[in-house]
Amino acid sequence: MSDPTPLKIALAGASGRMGRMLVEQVLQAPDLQLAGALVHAGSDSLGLDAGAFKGLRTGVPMSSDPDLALGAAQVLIDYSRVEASLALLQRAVARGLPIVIGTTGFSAEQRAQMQVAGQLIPVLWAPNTSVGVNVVMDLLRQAALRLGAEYDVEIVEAHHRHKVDAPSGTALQMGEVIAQARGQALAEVATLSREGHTGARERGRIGFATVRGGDIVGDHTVMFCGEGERIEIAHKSSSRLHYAQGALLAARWLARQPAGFYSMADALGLT
Ligand SMILES: NC(=O)C1=CN([C@@H]2O[C@H](COP(=O)(O)OP(=O)(O)OC[C@H]3O[C@@H](n4cnc5c(N)ncnc54)[C@H](OP(=O)(O)O)[C@@H]3O)[C@@H](O)[C@H]2O)C=CC1
Ligand SMILES: O=C(O)C1=N[C@H](C(=O)O)C[C@H](O)C1
Repeated sequence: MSDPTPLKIALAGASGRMGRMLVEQVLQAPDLQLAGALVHAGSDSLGLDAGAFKGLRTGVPMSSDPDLALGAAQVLIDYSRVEASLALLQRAVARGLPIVIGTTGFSAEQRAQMQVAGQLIPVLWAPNTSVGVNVVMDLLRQAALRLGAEYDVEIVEAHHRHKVDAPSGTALQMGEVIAQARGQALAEVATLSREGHTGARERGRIGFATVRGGDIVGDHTVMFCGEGERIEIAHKSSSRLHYAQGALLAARWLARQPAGFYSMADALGLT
């Protein structure tokens, strides 16, 4: 029998592109309740109702006070900025609050902090919460296993002009999935950008290229380039809805898990 009590969700980065999409989706879900909306101390949205951007009155204010925004929450979902996410992670640990982190741009050391927190609370980090993208990760693993390092891999990603990190978290995760399937460490084989007299392409490298412009939501194309053929596996987003839906799926799942460091693949049963 399903639990009739709604799961109380707090959102960090609630005034952002993802935050707003999540506010809308939480308000529409009968099994979820918006319990808090956290924004930057300097945010233009501070003090507004979390639904104001849609002309809705939720009774939940956009607040920069973590005690107020997280106090009643059972799960925290964060799409903000690296520094804010890491500070929130420590607050989540102090409260024993499960946290879904969708923010991208973390260094390897910062990701290790999430793993450490996962020893104390449930932490799910996903550079892409879309179910479709995570199925694509599985396709990439299979392609890399079958094609091997003889095929040159190039990952091209395109995003809107506001994006602050590059390559995208999704592109880097795609690279990690492919490197792991080929028995490589991405840090040792990644070519993150190219310019000038680069010389010929080295065998076994995984190349990245970044496009930024306009309102592109998020496109990723992975090319496996061989002799006389090229295989392309691509995912293109035309809306942020599927990221938000995946984040809510992850939150519902994470609320039932013990402490651990999890991925979308865990939440989707793809591992
Ligand atoms: N995992 C996934 O599937 C997806 C991940 N992302 C990632 O999520 C993150 C957010 O993306 P998006 O919503 O487009 O970004 P936005 O810039 O639209 O939103 C960022 C939010 O974070 C807040 N913020 C900014 N700086 C700080 C800070 N220093 N401290 C606290 N809060 C801060 C902003 O508040 P304000 O501006 O009001 O001050 C805003 O609410 C990015 O890392 C992006 O790559 C995005 C889409 C999907
Ligand atoms: O900033 C974005 O917009 C997105 N960021 C994520 C990433 O860096 O991979 C996910 C998605 O591509 C949208």
